[in-house]
This record gives sequence, structure tokens and C-alpha cells, in this order.
Amino acid sequence: MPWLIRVKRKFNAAHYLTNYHGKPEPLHGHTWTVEVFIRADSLDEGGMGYDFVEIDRRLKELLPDYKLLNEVFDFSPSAENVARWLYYKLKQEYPTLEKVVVWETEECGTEFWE
Ligand SMILES: Nc1nc2c(c(=O)[nH]1)N=C([C@H](O)[C@H](O)COP(=O)(O)OP(=O)(O)OP(=O)(O)O)CN2
Ligand SMILES: [Zn+2]
Repeated sequence: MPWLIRVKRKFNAAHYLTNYHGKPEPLHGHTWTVEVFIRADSLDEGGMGYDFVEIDRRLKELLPDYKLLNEVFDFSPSAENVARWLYYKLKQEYPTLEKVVVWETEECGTEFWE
């Protein structure tokens, strides 16, 4: 019987797409929201699949808060690329990670899974 453990976290960061319809975008910032979905197939003695607090702590370590994403990553920091990067990072620690969602704004976001 599976459960999906979900943890959401916000971070603030500036970025620009390096090739937006043929030219670099202007630099701008977002309050990004990420959400991760980790499947748990069993629960521990305390009734937890994975500890929300530990996942959130790891997200806090990984997410580049108050950074210019173009200086952090060697790829164009679109929501899609950020979602894929976070997925592969977390997958090493949580093999049952199902999906990562990244919202650039309230209205626009993307999901990455395999
Ligand atoms: N599929 C994607 N499309 C776009 C991405 C992306 O990462 N994946 N990113 C952008 C831009 O970075 C930008 O964030 C666009 O958002 P926004 O500022 O809302 O764009 P607007 O020009 O509409 O800004 P307003 O403030 O609403 O005028 C673009 N597309
Ligand atoms: Zn943007």
C-alpha cells in the first residue's frame, strides 16, 4: 500500500533564460515554489513514510536561495531545467522519488519525472 509524501518549499532567486526566442531574457527574479513527491511503501513505527522535516531540511540545503541561478548552474535555468536538476539530486537520496514540481510564478510551473 503506497503513500505519496509531499513537501513544498519556496525560495527566492533571480535568473534569465540564456536563449529566449533567440536572445537572452532580461534578468528578473521570482519566488519559486518546489514540491517533491516521494513514494513510501511502508511506514516506520511512528507511522511515517519519510520524515517531512528531514526532506524539508534537505531542500533548504539544496535550493539556491537569494542567488542568481545563472551563476549557480551550467545550464539555462528554466523551470524545466531546475526541476530536472532537483529530481536527479534528490533521487540519489530518495530512490522512490516520483516527481518534482517547480513553479516560477503562481500560474506557471512544470513537473519532471521519469
Ligand atoms: N516553459 C517555460 N517558459 C518560460 C520560462 C520557463 O522557465 N519555462 N521562463 C520564462 C521567464 O523566465 C519569465 O519568468 C516569464 O515569466 P513572467 O515574468 O511572468 O513573464 P511576463 O513577460 O508575462 O511578465 P509579466 O510580469 O507578467 O508581464 C518565460 N517562459
Ligand atoms: Zn523567469
